[in-house]
Amino acid sequence: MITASHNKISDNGVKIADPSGGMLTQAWEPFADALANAADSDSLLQLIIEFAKKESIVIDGNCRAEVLLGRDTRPSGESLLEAAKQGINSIVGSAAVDMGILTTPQLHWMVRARNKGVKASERDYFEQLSSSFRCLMTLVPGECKVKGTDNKLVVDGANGVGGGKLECLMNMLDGLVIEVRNDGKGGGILNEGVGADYVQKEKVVPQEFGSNDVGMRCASLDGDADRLVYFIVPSASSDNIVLVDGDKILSLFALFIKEQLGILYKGVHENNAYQARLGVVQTAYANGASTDYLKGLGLEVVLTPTGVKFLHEKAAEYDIGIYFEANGHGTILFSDSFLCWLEKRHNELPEGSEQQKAAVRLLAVSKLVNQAVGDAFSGLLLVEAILQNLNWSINHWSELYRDLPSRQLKVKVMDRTAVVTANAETVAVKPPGIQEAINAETVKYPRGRSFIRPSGTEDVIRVYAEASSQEGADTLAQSVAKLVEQFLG
Ligand SMILES: CC(=O)N[C@H]1[C@@H](OP(=O)(O)O)O[C@H](CO)[C@@H](O)[C@@H]1O
Ligand SMILES: [Mg+2]
Repeated sequence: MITASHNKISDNGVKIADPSGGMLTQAWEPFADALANAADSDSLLQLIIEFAKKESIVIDGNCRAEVLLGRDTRPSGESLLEAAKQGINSIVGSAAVDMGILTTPQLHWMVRARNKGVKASERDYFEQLSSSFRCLMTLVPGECKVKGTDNKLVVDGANGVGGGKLECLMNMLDGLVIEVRNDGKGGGILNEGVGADYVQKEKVVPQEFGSNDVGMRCASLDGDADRLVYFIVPSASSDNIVLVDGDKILSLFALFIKEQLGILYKGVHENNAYQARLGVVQTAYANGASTDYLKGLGLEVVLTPTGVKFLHEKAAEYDIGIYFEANGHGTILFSDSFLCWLEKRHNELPEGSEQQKAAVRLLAVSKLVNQAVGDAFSGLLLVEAILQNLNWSINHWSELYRDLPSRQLKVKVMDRTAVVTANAETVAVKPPGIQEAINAETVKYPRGRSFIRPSGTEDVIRVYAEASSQEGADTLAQSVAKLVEQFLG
């Protein structure tokens, strides 16, 4: 997948899907790094030969391989796609298949579907999403069917691939009206003053949104449509938004799934039921209030280091694993054994019973959410279906818990690898003494929490702080940033 996601339009990059449709296995990352940094074509060839040998990959033309290619709307994507085609086709037995302009999750979905031997076109992707959405909507309790503007959603497409694709999908949906802005056709620039990353980090109204949208349900996609956040424009006079981030999306999903499981298991003796393990996965960036809320629901919450590959891997350990980064990237994973049991249970339950409806809803969720990677479209449709099922407004959802004020800063240092973390990045074990110094600052603030970690994508140390007041979070973040400078400057 040729994309640089939420980064500026002049950037570009690649995301690689495994044959399962999931992210590239972590063991292959050093190879990908080495390829990207090869000095010339001879060393590139050498790297490939050595790697194929090490991994016992036979390149003799007998073993056929297809590599699906997609790209986002970046102008540089076109020539990079050509280069990728030439590279792939130069290997005996392998063939590049150009799938066209796609969102990242669409390409992952296609790889997964193709290798499962099921229909894998873009039409099939839209068909699966819209039919499972329809299924969830037909089960909206009668008293919850809403009218008027409540079924309208305004989406910021980040001026990227997601806007146009959502316009195709929305024509296949009933019971939901979507208005797409920043679809990239109106002259706006990709990710500039728009998109999920901007909205989540800056917490201000994106371009093309304003006083006419006060109180509306709004959402933002990122540049390759694998991230999703919601927001509300609270007043006509201010640029600030009320952010409904990945943590709140996760909380909504967890609440709904727990509720459906509760209905499904009602009256069933524990010994007769498949004990589905439900797990919630977050990172240290998850707002402390969200973690408290989820634990308060009685859910098992685990933290992993930053980066969706870690969250995905952890979530896959559960029968139902829900993971989200605060920035809006996440999904729900279902185990095959649970789905198998659920199908069977669904067939046994009395037609039209509440329990059977819960089974149908859970099965529909498993088809709606992208099992390969986080997908803004399936996330968006699931949020919409749940809000309608619960008869909730975005305000009600947003008030599920109150976010603790937080602040993120970044500090440029000589060598970011000097910071080594443990316990899902919540503790800095190196340089020696820095964690004690951070702790001494943090205890000064009610509900204070702070951590530092080296960024995996930028040459900086990131600082996160939260506290009971915004002023507290700001000063705590600044003091910790100073400590970073002192210890590493
Ligand atoms: C604090 C933050 O937002 N970190 C982002 C950012 O990683 P860093 O390692 O923090 O640079 O980019 C990652 C890839 O998009 C994303 O998964 C992650 O959540
Ligand atoms: Mg992205």
